[in-house]
Amino acid sequence: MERNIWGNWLQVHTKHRQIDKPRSTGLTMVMDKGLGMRAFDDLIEIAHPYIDFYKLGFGTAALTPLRLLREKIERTETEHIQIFPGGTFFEIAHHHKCTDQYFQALRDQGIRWIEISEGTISIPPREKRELIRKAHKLGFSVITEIGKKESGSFLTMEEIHSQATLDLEEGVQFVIIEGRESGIDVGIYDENGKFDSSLIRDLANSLPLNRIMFEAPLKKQQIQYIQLVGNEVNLGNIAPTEVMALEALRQHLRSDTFNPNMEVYR
Ligand SMILES: O=C(O)[C@H](CS(=O)(=O)O)OP(=O)(O)O
Repeated sequence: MERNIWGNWLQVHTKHRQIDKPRSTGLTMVMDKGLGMRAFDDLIEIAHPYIDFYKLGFGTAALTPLRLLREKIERTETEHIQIFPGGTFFEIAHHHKCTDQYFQALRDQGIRWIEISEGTISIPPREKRELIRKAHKLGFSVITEIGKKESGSFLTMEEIHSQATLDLEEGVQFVIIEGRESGIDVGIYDENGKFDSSLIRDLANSLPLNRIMFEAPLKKQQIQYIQLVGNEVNLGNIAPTEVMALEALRQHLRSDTFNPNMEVYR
């Protein structure tokens, strides 16, 4: 990509952002709720350098015409974007006692990442551990999620810390903190979509934040995370239309994160 047409000052300005993929930090996960091929192509054309994970929201993979699904899988692979279905789809398969078929279907389609969540159902800890192990054995990279989907179900620091520690010890690649599509009244967010900065500071002291991904669909949340953690924070459930805007925040190319007094700009 021709990034320096604007001059060296811009490279200095954005030098702390790792652009080349695969990235190990500053990951962006998009949630696709059923984009058609043209919208998907548009998104990939302009934003592929800034997308690391591509979630096919909830069970929409089952509703997508196979030809289109395959094109999304192929194209994301070409662009070094990891595609996976939303955790709800896994939970539905689990509810029907069909996780083996679910694993197999993902493998058949060439999907290599899987989300194991308990947003709507509960899975006994031992069984969850076995599912993670089975998924790893089948060659999947595993993302787990912490948090319930029900409104008003808040996560405490202790819950996040103990669950994330267990999952990471089990070898999962990433742990997602629930935020849903709304970012409101769920996970660590209150009814206004706000969260307590001290919780993130505490987490940063006790967990490897490069293995944690915060679902943060709202702009104000994305800004707060970037200000607290830096542009290397991993953020998920980003709407396709917001990927470029989030990247502008990460690269301090938007007023909200452009602070002329910060060291990074001198
Ligand atoms: O895609 C899913 O299954 C859900 C989407 S939402 O939380 O219902 O908005 O997210 P996930 O984090 O994968 O459970």
